[in-house]
Amino acid sequence: MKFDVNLSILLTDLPLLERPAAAAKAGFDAVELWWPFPAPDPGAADLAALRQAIEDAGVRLVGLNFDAGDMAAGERGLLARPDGSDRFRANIDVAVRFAGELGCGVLNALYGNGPGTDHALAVDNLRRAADAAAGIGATVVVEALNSHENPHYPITSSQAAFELIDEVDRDNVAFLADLYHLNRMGEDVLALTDRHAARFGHVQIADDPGRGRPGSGRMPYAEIFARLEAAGYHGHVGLEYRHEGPGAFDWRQT
Ligand SMILES: O=C(O)C(=O)CO
Repeated sequence: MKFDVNLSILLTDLPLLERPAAAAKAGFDAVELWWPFPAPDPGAADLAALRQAIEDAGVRLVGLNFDAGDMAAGERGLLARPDGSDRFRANIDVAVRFAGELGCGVLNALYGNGPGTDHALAVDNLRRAADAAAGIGATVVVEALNSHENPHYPITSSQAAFELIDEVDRDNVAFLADLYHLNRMGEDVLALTDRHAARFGHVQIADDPGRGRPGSGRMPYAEIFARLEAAGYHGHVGLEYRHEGPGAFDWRQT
Protein backbone atom coordinates (compact mmCIF):
# COMPACT_ATOMS: atom_id res chain seq x y z
CA MET A 1 0.00 0.00 0.00
CA LYS A 2 1.05 3.57 -0.61
CA PHE A 3 0.47 5.58 2.55
CA ASP A 4 0.34 9.34 3.01
CA VAL A 5 0.22 11.41 6.17
CA ASN A 6 -2.72 13.72 6.82
CA LEU A 7 -0.96 16.86 8.06
CA SER A 8 -4.15 18.34 9.48
CA ILE A 9 -4.58 15.65 12.12
CA LEU A 10 -1.04 14.21 12.51
CA LEU A 11 2.19 16.04 13.39
CA THR A 12 0.04 18.92 14.61
CA ASP A 13 2.46 19.70 17.43
CA LEU A 14 4.52 21.35 14.70
CA PRO A 15 3.71 24.53 12.76
CA LEU A 16 2.03 23.73 9.45
CA LEU A 17 5.06 24.63 7.36
CA GLU A 18 7.28 22.20 9.30
CA ARG A 19 4.96 19.23 8.95
CA PRO A 20 5.86 18.20 5.37
CA ALA A 21 9.54 17.83 6.34
CA ALA A 22 8.54 15.90 9.49
CA ALA A 23 6.49 13.51 7.35
CA ALA A 24 9.48 13.01 5.05
CA LYS A 25 11.73 12.38 8.06
CA ALA A 26 9.26 9.75 9.25
CA GLY A 27 9.74 7.93 5.95
CA PHE A 28 6.78 9.15 3.86
CA ASP A 29 6.86 10.58 0.36
CA ALA A 30 3.25 11.77 0.28
CA VAL A 31 0.96 13.95 2.39
CA GLU A 32 -2.61 15.23 2.39
CA LEU A 33 -4.26 18.28 3.93
CA TRP A 34 -7.58 19.71 4.94
CA TRP A 35 -7.80 23.27 3.60
CA PRO A 36 -5.35 24.81 6.07
CA PHE A 37 -6.34 28.47 5.76
CA PRO A 38 -9.10 30.44 7.50
CA ALA A 39 -10.29 31.90 4.19
CA PRO A 40 -11.10 30.48 0.76
CA ASP A 41 -8.25 32.51 -0.76
CA PRO A 42 -5.46 33.25 1.70
CA GLY A 43 -3.45 35.15 -0.90
CA ALA A 44 -0.41 34.36 -2.98
CA ALA A 45 2.19 34.61 -0.20
CA ASP A 46 0.59 32.04 2.11
CA LEU A 47 -0.06 29.64 -0.74
CA ALA A 48 3.50 30.00 -2.01
CA ALA A 49 4.93 29.38 1.47
CA LEU A 50 2.97 26.14 1.83
CA ARG A 51 3.87 25.03 -1.68
CA GLN A 52 7.54 25.72 -0.97
CA ALA A 53 7.41 23.75 2.31
CA ILE A 54 5.93 20.75 0.50
CA GLU A 55 8.39 20.95 -2.37
CA ASP A 56 11.41 21.48 -0.12
CA ALA A 57 10.43 18.43 1.93
CA GLY A 58 10.45 16.32 -1.24
CA VAL A 59 6.95 14.97 -0.58
CA ARG A 60 3.95 14.92 -2.90
CA LEU A 61 0.59 16.38 -2.01
CA VAL A 62 -1.87 13.59 -2.90
CA GLY A 63 -5.06 14.84 -1.27
CA LEU A 64 -6.49 18.26 -0.48
CA ASN A 65 -9.84 19.21 1.05
CA PHE A 66 -11.61 22.18 -0.42
CA ASP A 67 -12.37 24.87 2.12
CA ALA A 68 -14.87 23.24 4.48
CA GLY A 69 -15.52 26.19 6.80
CA ASP A 70 -14.28 26.30 10.37
CA MET A 71 -13.46 22.63 10.97
CA ALA A 72 -12.16 23.33 14.48
CA ALA A 73 -15.55 24.80 15.37
CA GLY A 74 -17.32 21.74 13.96
CA GLU A 75 -18.17 22.87 10.44
CA ARG A 76 -17.93 20.03 7.93
CA GLY A 77 -18.14 21.53 4.48
CA LEU A 78 -19.89 24.20 2.47
CA LEU A 79 -21.26 22.42 -0.60
CA ALA A 80 -24.86 22.25 0.53
CA ARG A 81 -24.93 25.29 2.77
CA PRO A 82 -26.77 28.32 1.37
CA ASP A 83 -24.71 30.50 3.73
CA GLY A 84 -21.42 28.85 2.70
CA SER A 85 -21.82 28.27 -0.99
CA ASP A 86 -20.23 31.57 -2.05
CA ARG A 87 -17.23 30.74 0.09
CA PHE A 88 -17.00 27.31 -1.50
CA ARG A 89 -17.19 28.78 -4.99
CA ALA A 90 -14.53 31.34 -4.14
CA ASN A 91 -12.27 28.46 -3.12
CA ILE A 92 -12.77 26.22 -6.15
CA ASP A 93 -10.25 27.83 -8.49
CA VAL A 94 -7.80 28.61 -5.68
CA ALA A 95 -7.74 25.04 -4.41
CA VAL A 96 -7.66 23.52 -7.89
CA ARG A 97 -4.80 25.79 -8.97
CA PHE A 98 -2.84 24.93 -5.81
CA ALA A 99 -3.49 21.21 -6.33
CA GLY A 100 -2.46 21.51 -9.97
CA GLU A 101 0.82 23.24 -9.10
CA LEU A 102 1.71 20.38 -6.77
CA GLY A 103 0.46 17.53 -8.96
CA CYS A 104 -2.28 16.64 -6.47
CA GLY A 105 -4.96 14.47 -8.09
CA VAL A 106 -7.61 14.23 -5.35
CA LEU A 107 -9.77 17.04 -3.95
CA ASN A 108 -12.25 16.33 -1.17
CA ALA A 109 -15.50 18.30 -1.03
CA LEU A 110 -17.36 17.94 2.27
CA TYR A 111 -21.13 18.31 2.08
CA GLY A 112 -21.84 20.57 5.05
CA ASN A 113 -23.80 20.27 8.26
CA GLY A 114 -27.52 20.72 8.58
CA PRO A 115 -30.00 21.97 9.39
CA GLY A 116 -30.83 23.91 6.29
CA THR A 117 -28.68 22.06 3.76
CA ASP A 118 -29.81 22.37 0.15
CA HIS A 119 -29.23 19.19 -1.82
CA ALA A 120 -29.65 20.76 -5.27
CA LEU A 121 -27.06 23.36 -4.31
CA ALA A 122 -24.65 20.59 -3.28
CA VAL A 123 -25.08 18.85 -6.62
CA ASP A 124 -24.51 22.11 -8.50
CA ASN A 125 -21.42 22.94 -6.44
CA LEU A 126 -20.00 19.46 -6.91
CA ARG A 127 -20.41 19.77 -10.67
CA ARG A 128 -18.62 23.11 -10.63
CA ALA A 129 -15.80 21.63 -8.56
CA ALA A 130 -15.57 18.56 -10.77
CA ASP A 131 -15.46 20.63 -13.96
CA ALA A 132 -12.67 22.80 -12.55
CA ALA A 133 -10.76 19.75 -11.29
CA ALA A 134 -11.05 18.11 -14.70
CA GLY A 135 -8.83 20.92 -16.01
CA ILE A 136 -5.90 19.53 -13.99
CA GLY A 137 -6.88 15.88 -14.42
CA ALA A 138 -7.99 15.59 -10.78
CA THR A 139 -10.82 13.71 -9.11
CA VAL A 140 -13.26 15.24 -6.63
CA VAL A 141 -14.19 12.87 -3.83
CA VAL A 142 -17.28 12.71 -1.62
CA GLU A 143 -16.90 11.47 1.94
CA ALA A 144 -19.33 9.91 4.41
CA LEU A 145 -18.71 10.87 8.05
CA ASN A 146 -19.92 9.09 11.17
CA SER A 147 -22.95 10.59 12.86
CA HIS A 148 -21.63 10.04 16.40
CA GLU A 149 -18.99 12.74 15.97
CA ASN A 150 -20.85 14.59 13.20
CA PRO A 151 -24.50 14.56 14.24
CA HIS A 152 -25.52 17.24 11.73
CA TYR A 153 -23.73 15.85 8.67
CA PRO A 154 -26.28 14.30 6.27
CA ILE A 155 -23.98 11.90 4.34
CA THR A 156 -23.30 9.10 6.81
CA SER A 157 -23.17 5.96 4.67
CA SER A 158 -21.43 4.72 1.53
CA GLN A 159 -24.88 4.34 -0.02
CA ALA A 160 -25.76 8.02 0.53
CA ALA A 161 -22.42 9.06 -0.94
CA PHE A 162 -22.86 6.77 -3.97
CA GLU A 163 -26.31 8.24 -4.62
CA LEU A 164 -24.93 11.77 -4.53
CA ILE A 165 -22.03 10.83 -6.81
CA ASP A 166 -24.43 9.17 -9.28
CA GLU A 167 -26.63 12.25 -9.26
CA VAL A 168 -23.68 14.55 -9.98
CA ASP A 169 -22.90 12.38 -13.01
CA ARG A 170 -19.32 13.40 -13.72
CA ASP A 171 -16.55 10.93 -14.60
CA ASN A 172 -14.13 12.56 -12.17
CA VAL A 173 -16.27 12.34 -9.04
CA ALA A 174 -15.60 9.33 -6.80
CA PHE A 175 -15.99 8.06 -3.26
CA LEU A 176 -13.61 8.83 -0.42
CA ALA A 177 -13.71 5.63 1.59
CA ASP A 178 -12.84 6.80 5.09
CA LEU A 179 -12.86 3.36 6.65
CA TYR A 180 -12.91 4.69 10.20
CA HIS A 181 -16.09 6.70 9.68
CA LEU A 182 -17.73 3.82 7.81
CA ASN A 183 -16.79 1.24 10.42
CA ARG A 184 -18.17 3.48 13.16
CA MET A 185 -21.44 3.54 11.26
CA GLY A 186 -21.52 -0.26 11.32
CA GLU A 187 -20.61 -0.81 7.68
CA ASP A 188 -18.77 -3.99 6.76
CA VAL A 189 -15.67 -2.33 5.33
CA LEU A 190 -14.24 -5.60 4.00
CA ALA A 191 -17.39 -6.34 2.01
CA LEU A 192 -17.57 -2.72 0.86
CA THR A 193 -13.97 -2.98 -0.39
CA ASP A 194 -14.63 -6.26 -2.20
CA ARG A 195 -17.71 -4.86 -3.91
CA HIS A 196 -16.96 -1.22 -4.52
CA ALA A 197 -13.20 -0.58 -4.54
CA ALA A 198 -13.50 0.53 -8.16
CA ARG A 199 -15.51 3.51 -6.91
CA PHE A 200 -12.87 4.54 -4.36
CA GLY A 201 -11.10 7.74 -5.41
CA HIS A 202 -9.19 7.81 -2.14
CA VAL A 203 -9.01 5.84 1.11
CA GLN A 204 -8.40 7.13 4.62
CA ILE A 205 -7.83 5.11 7.76
CA ALA A 206 -7.89 5.24 11.54
CA ASP A 207 -8.71 2.48 13.99
CA ASP A 208 -12.05 2.13 15.70
CA PRO A 209 -12.75 2.70 18.53
CA GLY A 210 -10.71 5.78 19.29
CA ARG A 211 -9.60 7.12 15.87
CA GLY A 212 -6.02 6.14 16.69
CA ARG A 213 -3.34 4.40 14.65
CA PRO A 214 -3.95 0.91 13.24
CA GLY A 215 -3.67 -1.60 16.07
CA SER A 216 -5.05 0.80 18.68
CA GLY A 217 -8.60 -0.44 18.08
CA ARG A 218 -10.25 -3.52 16.66
CA MET A 219 -10.30 -3.02 12.90
CA PRO A 220 -8.53 -5.81 10.93
CA TYR A 221 -6.13 -3.57 9.05
CA ALA A 222 -3.81 -6.31 7.75
CA GLU A 223 -6.84 -7.94 6.15
CA ILE A 224 -8.22 -4.60 4.96
CA PHE A 225 -4.96 -3.74 3.15
CA ALA A 226 -4.83 -7.22 1.58
CA ARG A 227 -8.42 -6.83 0.37
CA LEU A 228 -7.78 -3.33 -1.02
CA GLU A 229 -4.87 -4.70 -3.02
CA ALA A 230 -6.81 -7.74 -4.17
CA ALA A 231 -9.66 -5.48 -5.27
CA GLY A 232 -7.25 -3.45 -7.40
CA TYR A 233 -7.13 -0.24 -5.37
CA HIS A 234 -3.97 1.55 -6.49
CA GLY A 235 -4.43 4.94 -4.84
CA HIS A 236 -2.96 6.28 -1.63
CA VAL A 237 -4.22 5.40 1.80
CA GLY A 238 -4.30 8.52 3.95
CA LEU A 239 -3.36 8.20 7.62
CA GLU A 240 -6.06 10.30 9.20
CA TYR A 241 -5.78 9.32 12.83
CA ARG A 242 -4.95 11.08 16.06
CA HIS A 243 -1.76 10.29 17.90
CA GLU A 244 0.15 12.23 20.49
CA GLY A 245 3.78 11.62 21.39
CA PRO A 246 6.26 9.30 19.70
CA GLY A 247 5.33 6.13 17.87
CA ALA A 248 2.63 7.47 15.53
CA PHE A 249 3.95 5.38 12.66
CA ASP A 250 5.46 2.39 14.49
CA TRP A 251 2.64 0.10 13.34
CA ARG A 252 4.14 0.13 9.85
CA GLN A 253 7.09 -1.92 11.08
CA THR A 254 4.95 -4.66 12.60
O1 LIG B 1 -13.90 15.66 9.65
C1 LIG B 1 -13.48 14.52 9.54
O2 LIG B 1 -13.53 13.69 10.47
C2 LIG B 1 -12.88 14.12 8.28
O3 LIG B 1 -12.55 12.96 8.13
C3 LIG B 1 -12.71 15.17 7.22
O4 LIG B 1 -12.07 14.73 6.08
